[in-house]
Amino acid sequence: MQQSKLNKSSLQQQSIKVYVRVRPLLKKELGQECIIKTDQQKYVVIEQSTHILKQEYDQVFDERVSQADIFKFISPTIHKALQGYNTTIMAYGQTGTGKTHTMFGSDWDLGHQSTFIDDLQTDQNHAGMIPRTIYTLFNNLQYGYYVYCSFLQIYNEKIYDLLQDHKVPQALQIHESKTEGIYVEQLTEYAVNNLYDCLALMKRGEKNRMIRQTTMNLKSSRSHTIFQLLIETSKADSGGQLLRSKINLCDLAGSEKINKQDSMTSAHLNELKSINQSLTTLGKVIQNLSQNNKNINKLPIPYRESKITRLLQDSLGGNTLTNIFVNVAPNIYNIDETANSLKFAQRARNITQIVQANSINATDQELVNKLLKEIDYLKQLLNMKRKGLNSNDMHFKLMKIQEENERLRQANLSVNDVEKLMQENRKMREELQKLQSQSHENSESSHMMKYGSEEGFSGSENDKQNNTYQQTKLSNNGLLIVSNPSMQKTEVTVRYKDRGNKMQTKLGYVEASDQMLSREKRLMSERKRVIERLELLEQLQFRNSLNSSLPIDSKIPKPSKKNSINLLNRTVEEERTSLPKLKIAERNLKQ
Ligand SMILES: Nc1ncnc2c1ncn2[C@@H]1O[C@H](COP(=O)(O)OP(=O)(O)OP(=O)(O)O)[C@@H](O)[C@H]1O
Repeated sequence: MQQSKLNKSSLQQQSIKVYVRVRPLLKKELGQECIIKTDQQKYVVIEQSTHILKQEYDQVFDERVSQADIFKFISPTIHKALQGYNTTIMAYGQTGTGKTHTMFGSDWDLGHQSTFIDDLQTDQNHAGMIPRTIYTLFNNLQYGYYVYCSFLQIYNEKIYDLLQDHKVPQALQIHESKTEGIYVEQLTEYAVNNLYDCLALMKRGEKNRMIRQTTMNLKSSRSHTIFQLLIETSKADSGGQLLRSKINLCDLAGSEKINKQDSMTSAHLNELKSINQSLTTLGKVIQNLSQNNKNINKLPIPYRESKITRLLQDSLGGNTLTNIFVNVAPNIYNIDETANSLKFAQRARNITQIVQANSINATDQELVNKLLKEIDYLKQLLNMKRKGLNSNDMHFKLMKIQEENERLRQANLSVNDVEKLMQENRKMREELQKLQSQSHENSESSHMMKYGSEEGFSGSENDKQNNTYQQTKLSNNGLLIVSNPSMQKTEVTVRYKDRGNKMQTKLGYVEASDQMLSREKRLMSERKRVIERLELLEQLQFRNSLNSSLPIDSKIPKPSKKNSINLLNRTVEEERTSLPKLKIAERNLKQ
């Protein structure tokens, strides 16, 4: 990359490039009439009584054109991205027309990565535009670049991170800043070093995407996705400028008609409604932008009416080299939807954008602040990770930190506000420190088990290897219950002192499930009670046998002989009934 040149890069006018791709008839459609003809790979021709048209596009691909040949039209923009230009490649069309096939590809598997590069070099028709973009990018990347990757989906008008495997997915918010433009807060950006890292992330996100069977498509994508690659130079050039560009690879969900014969579930209907609404907004955005190219009186652009148009704002009406695939089915059955898609394609072709390579001054205060905050965020994240917090705790804490950062970033603060923020900040820090000290205690406790406690108990060889023990001190007489939680079972062991001798009894295993764990808890307290009694019993028996002549632990009051015998009898009687119950409870738990 020639940075000095790029810093002086001039503004260029560039139309959105629109490619129409006609998919082949699917197996279930064989024998149906095909209504789309192509002419010189530039025109789409339909000659039906209801629709007659001949429209020109940047390129028209019929069903015979391979993925590899199609990518040849895209690869120049990927090279431009390496020169600092923002690039977007997106697929639009009715459900089941081949958008996901075009963007991701079908029937290829990342399971055999060693052969994947060969596949990409030789394969003509499986891998789609996204894997080919990744391949081209890393093949042409020189030293001195950082690449970050993120992957999101918009499902029912909510944004989700496809690279996070939260049990309860967290909806994310859109923000805008001078340095980053429009961005999604909390979206994970993975630093990727090679082709494999990047492809693995793509595959991981794809698995998390919402799909459903529809009349048109067995595996219909129910969300819009954006796979984003952020490329930046790691060092500023002689003019102090850093280059930054984004490649947005977007697979839109397909529009779908309500099928009156099919009983659609309410979830399906909701998806359909929000997909169709967001695509209508996209249509309006494209229409107004294309009108504005011709008119002096500019129409407002409703970017904010849907999440997808807001996120693609720069790709549609800003500083981006944009390529749109409009996918259509060839058969007569879909003629109305095909005509609508082609109308969209025509309008998109009318949009011209002003593009320029992106560079940012390395000392820009906003960038510096952003970096400092990110470093702070990452430090916290690292700390939490090191402390072994689970992902939900971490997510919650990080949300709070980021919320505060965002408020700081946006607020015009008074002294009072700043003081309040400082207070809040302090509270958060204390909370974090508390968490840190808790995990510190845990690690100390495991350390104790590993190397023997103050009381002289030393763990077994097995204990030493497995330092996940938790211990509970049950009495002041050195009685400990140690449990070793694993995924399936919890080992419960009692360690106690008997007349100065260290004793240890393994009580068995308890299986871990919520119900089991609460039963285990009850059983533990039952055991605690029984063991305390046994201990007392032993002491009483011991004292009795010695006729109370030996010194007694000062914490236990010296009983009179009569009381002692009564207590002994009562305890023996109680334990006689408690222990079998305990054994039955244990047996039940083991079953
Ligand atoms: N050019 C093509 N060559 C061969 N098969 C294709 C082609 N385009 C699409 N298909 C097949 O058509 C079916 C539907 O394609 P795909 O899932 O990509 O559609 P889509 O537009 O993404 O649908 P949706 O919007 O419902 O997610 C798939 O089985 C896919 O493999």
